[in-house]
Amino acid sequence: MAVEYADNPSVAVIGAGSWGTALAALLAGKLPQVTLWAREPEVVEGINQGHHNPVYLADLDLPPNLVAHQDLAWVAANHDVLVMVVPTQFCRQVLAQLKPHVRPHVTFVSATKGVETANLALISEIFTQTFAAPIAQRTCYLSGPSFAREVIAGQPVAVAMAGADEAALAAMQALFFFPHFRTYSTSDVVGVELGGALKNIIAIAAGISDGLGYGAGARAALITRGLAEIARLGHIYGANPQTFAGLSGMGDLLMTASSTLSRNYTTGFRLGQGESLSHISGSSREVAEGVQTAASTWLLAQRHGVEMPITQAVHAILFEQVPPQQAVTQLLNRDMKREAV
Ligand SMILES: NC(=O)C1=CN([C@@H]2O[C@H](COP(=O)(O)OP(=O)(O)OC[C@H]3O[C@@H](n4cnc5c(N)ncnc54)[C@H](O)[C@@H]3O)[C@@H](O)[C@H]2O)C=CC1
Ligand SMILES: O=C(CO)COP(=O)(O)O
Repeated sequence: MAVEYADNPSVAVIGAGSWGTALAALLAGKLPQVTLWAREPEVVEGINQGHHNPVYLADLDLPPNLVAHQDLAWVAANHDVLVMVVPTQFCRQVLAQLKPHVRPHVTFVSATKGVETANLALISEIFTQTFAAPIAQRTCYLSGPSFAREVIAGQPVAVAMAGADEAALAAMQALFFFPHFRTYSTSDVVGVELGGALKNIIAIAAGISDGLGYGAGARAALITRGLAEIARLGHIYGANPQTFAGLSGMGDLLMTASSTLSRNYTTGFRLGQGESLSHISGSSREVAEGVQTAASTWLLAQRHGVEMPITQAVHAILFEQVPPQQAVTQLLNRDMKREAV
C-alpha cells in the first residue's frame, strides 16, 4: 500500500519525558496542533492547563498548540504519524498496547536510543517483531547529537533520520526539518541505531574518567577507542562503517561524552566520584539509557565474540561491583594492539 503524505499530517508524540516533550514542542512550531501522550496525569494536567511539563524540563515554557493526552488507544487511533520516545525498556510494551488501534497507513518515527535487556533487541527489531512488514518497513529512526533543553531553546542542531522506505524517509525528513534543526537522511537504520544507543555507554565511561580526575587525553582516548568498538559490533549487524563517522556516531558520541547536560556522562562522573549506582539512579526520574544498554551490549559482545573492552569495564563497574579505579587499571593493562578497527 503506497502511503500519501500530507503537508500537515496529524502527529502524536508517545512519551512525555524530556525528549518527547522537546520533539513535540519542535513540531508544534510548524503544525497547527501536536498531541503528546503522557503516562503521568500530572504531566497531562500541567501541559494542558499551564503549558509546562511539571516533571521533565519543568522550567521551560511549551507552546499552547501542544495538547497532552492520557488515553493511548485514542491517540494511536487518531494520528497518521506516531513519534515513539519512551525509554527502551518500555518500548515493546507500549507498542503492543497501541498496536490494535493504529491506522493502517500509520508511519512511526522512533527517537529512542538503547538496546533492550530482556531480548537484546535493537528498537528496529522490536518494530519488526511487533508489526507487519509494511508498517515496520516504513518506520524511521531519528538520532544524533541533540539535547532536549537545547532543542526547546531553539539552538542549532543537526541530526540523522534513517529509514528503509524512501517515501516515508523523505516525508519524515521534511517533517523534522527546520532552519535550526537540520535533519539529514540515510538508509543505514542499524548503523544509526547502534551509534545512538552505544554512545551512551562510552559517555558513562568518559564521565567516570573525568570523575576520577583524569584529563582531556583520557577522555579523547575513550571517545576514539569507544567509537572503534561500536563500529566492531556494527560490522556484525551489517552497518555501513561510514555511518559511525557521522552525526549519529561520532557526532552524538562527542557531544554526550563531553557535556554535563548528558544524564549518561553525569551518571559516570558521579560513579567516578564514588557514588553508588543505586543512589544515582534513585535521585532522578530521568533515565540514563547507557546503564541498561551496557548490560545488553556486553551480552551481545560475548554472543558475537566482539572485543569491547570499554563496554566490559563499564559493565564491571555498574553490575559487578568493580571499583572504577580498578576497572581503569584492568583496561590499561591489556596487551599492545594495532590501531585498526
Ligand atoms: N533527553 C534528551 O535530551 C534525549 C533523549 N533521547 C532518548 O529519548 C528516550 C526517552 O528519553 P527521555 O525523553 O529523555 O526520558 P526522561 O528520562 O526524560 O523521562 C523518563 C520517561 O520514561 C517514562 N516512563 C517511566 N516509566 C515508564 C513505564 N513503565 N512505561 C512507559 N514509560 C515510562 C516516563 O513517562 C518519561 O516519559 C531515551 O531513549 C533517550 O536516550 C534522545 C535524544 C535526546
Ligand atoms: O542522546 C542524547 C543526546 O543526543 C541525550 O543524552 P543523555 O541521555 O545522556 O542526556
